[in-house]
Amino acid sequence: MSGKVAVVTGAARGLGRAFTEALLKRGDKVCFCDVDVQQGKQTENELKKNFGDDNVQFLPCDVQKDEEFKDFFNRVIQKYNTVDIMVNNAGIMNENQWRTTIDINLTAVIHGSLLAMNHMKNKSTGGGLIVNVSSLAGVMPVSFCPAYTASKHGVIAFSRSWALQPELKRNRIRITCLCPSFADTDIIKGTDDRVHGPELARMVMKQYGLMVFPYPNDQTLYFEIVVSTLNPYYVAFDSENSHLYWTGRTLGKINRCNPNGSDPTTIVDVSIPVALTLDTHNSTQNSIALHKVTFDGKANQVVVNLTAWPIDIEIGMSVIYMLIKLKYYRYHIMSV
Ligand SMILES: NC(=O)C1=CN([C@@H]2O[C@H](COP(=O)(O)OP(=O)(O)OC[C@H]3O[C@@H](n4cnc5c(N)ncnc54)[C@H](O)[C@@H]3O)[C@@H](O)[C@H]2O)C=CC1
Ligand SMILES: CCCCC/C=C\C=C\C(=O)C/C=C\C/C=C\CCCC(=O)O
Repeated sequence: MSGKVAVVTGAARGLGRAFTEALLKRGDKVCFCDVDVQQGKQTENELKKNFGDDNVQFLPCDVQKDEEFKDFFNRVIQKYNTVDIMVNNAGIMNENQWRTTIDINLTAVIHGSLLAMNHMKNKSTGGGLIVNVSSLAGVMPVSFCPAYTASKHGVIAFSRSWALQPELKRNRIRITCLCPSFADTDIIKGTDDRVHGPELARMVMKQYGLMVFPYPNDQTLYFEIVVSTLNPYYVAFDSENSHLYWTGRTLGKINRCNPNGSDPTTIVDVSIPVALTLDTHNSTQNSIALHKVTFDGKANQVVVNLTAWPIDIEIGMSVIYMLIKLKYYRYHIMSV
């Protein structure tokens, strides 16, 4: 996938910057935008020094503003002739500004995805990858930030729904959601007045730990890899190579096996949390059904049910605790 042209929104700092660096390291060209012009320019200068003037460019853009976003996207095409990878990353967390939260975290992600799809399906070389940054708050309710959580659920719902369109697959466009756990970036700083119940929020964050960026071996930044985290036993499926992924008892332990359960291998074993990505590429109704896979994780047996019909990946925390007590885990994940 290297040698591609990528767009990353909200990449002046934080995860967006980390994604940009990861793409640059692979040999891609990256054009990134941000509403914070000063920080954007500074980041651009730093990245140009490391990766070369021609390979990275910053353009100011507020993704909330439709025309600005469209112009930004078109300027990338003018400069590089194409866009192969679109990372819709820009996001905020502010429960007091819930409408803005929805506008940036969801509406702009929809807009960015549509801009990318329209371009990718028409370009002569065809195809592309869209990475929509959701959150673990996209797969479970989070009491201290309901609007943020709604926006992130929306990102997954939008991405999965598009992934059901045969048109997308026909045009070789892959759409992926990245669902990180708490990461050590500015979004979580000074959030006391932006969340409901900051004490609870701090407690939860302490309990789950913070991801450190850049991630030591770049595993989480390698978009093709579908992995999972937070609580153990989240399961994901990679449509590209049919691998199944599940976590161990500790955050940061990720295992992989073949679809028939053979060759279980630990691919990541670190003491820090990693991210969950949901791969929506394969969510088509007519794909094959792998009804049941059973394999042994190190700590406990994990039973994975995969069905041919797209069903919800969401599992309530209470269900997880109940299953943990029973030492028996059964998950429905999206269709294969
Ligand atoms: N840090 C965390 O714990 C987690 C973050 N995420 C998501 O990751 C994404 C990136 O967040 P972080 O890097 O953590 O936060 P951050 O606050 O460090 O970076 C967000 C960037 O987006 C930019 N931005 C905000 N509004 C914008 C707009 N209207 N137009 C253009 N750029 C805009 C900001 O200026 C900033 O540079 C967000 O979508 C966030 O919801 C998801 C899960 C966990
Ligand atoms: C003290 C303030 C903390 C505010 C956190 C700010 C930003 C968080 C961004 C995220 O996307 C958070 C990521 C994941 C949250 C998911 C799960 C929390 C678990 C909730 C629970 O167990 O009740």
